[in-house]
Amino acid sequence: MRLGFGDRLVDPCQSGAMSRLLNHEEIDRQLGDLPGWAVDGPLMRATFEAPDFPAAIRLVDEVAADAESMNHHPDIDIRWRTVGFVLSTHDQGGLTQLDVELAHQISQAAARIGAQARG
Ligand SMILES: C[C@H](O)[C@H](O)[C@H]1CNC2=NC(N)=NC(=O)C2=N1
Repeated sequence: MRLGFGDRLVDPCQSGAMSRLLNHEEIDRQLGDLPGWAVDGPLMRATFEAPDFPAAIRLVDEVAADAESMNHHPDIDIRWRTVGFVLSTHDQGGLTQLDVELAHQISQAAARIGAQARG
């Protein structure tokens, strides 16, 4: 599995590029492309409102597939049609490019399902 990373394709299994800690400037710069996401210390958080509960579960199911293919997994909180995601690279104790890429995957899945980012 290969991930686009700028103009290079890297395989996170072979390159440490995706799993090194990002500095504040790198995070802030990329957050501009991720409306609804916020940094909270070593975490990135976003909450989405789905049209209904089945759509919320579809969102979780799509994210689960993306997370499994990346081998990078979010913390997920489901309350009726509100789904909260918290991202961090546990192995590094902070934010890496894997968290940024997963955030993009989550936001794209939410858009497909009609779930709006809150806040
Ligand atoms: C052994 C396995 O590859 C690791 O535990 C993976 C699994 N999923 C993960 N998910 C997240 N969010 N952080 C990790 O460090 C991580 N590590």
